[in-house]
Amino acid sequence: PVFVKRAKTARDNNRDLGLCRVLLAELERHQDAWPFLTPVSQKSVPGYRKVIKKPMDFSTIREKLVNSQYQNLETFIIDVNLVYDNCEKFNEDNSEIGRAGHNMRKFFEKRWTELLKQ
Ligand SMILES: Cc1ncccc1N[C@@H](C)c1ccc2c(c1)OCCCO2
Repeated sequence: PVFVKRAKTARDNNRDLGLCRVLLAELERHQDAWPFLTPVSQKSVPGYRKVIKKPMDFSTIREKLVNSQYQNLETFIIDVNLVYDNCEKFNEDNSEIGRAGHNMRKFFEKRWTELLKQ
């Protein structure tokens, strides 16, 4: 039978937040995470802020998670994907940071689909 959409419960949101914590911890300790651990500083990368309108990095995502700024898994995934989209915009695919971005995106896609299938 077609499953009637049920209202999202607080339990659903708590489950989502647990998934965000697990996923972010795995991203932070991935060996290719190094370009994404802290905000890109204008000093170390001149022109970055001119090109990238919505900077995002794993420490900022951590901060938002700790301050309950993610209502659900979706808003969390949007920020994680922003890290990778910014990376693709600014870096050549065939560069250290560009490759790290592609590797991290692939890893993230794999992990959250595995965790959601459970
Ligand atoms: C994600 C990203 N995209 C574009 C540029 C940089 C970054 N990441 C920052 C953290 C970074 C990574 C490597 C760096 C760097 C800064 O300092 C300048 C000297 C070379 O080493």
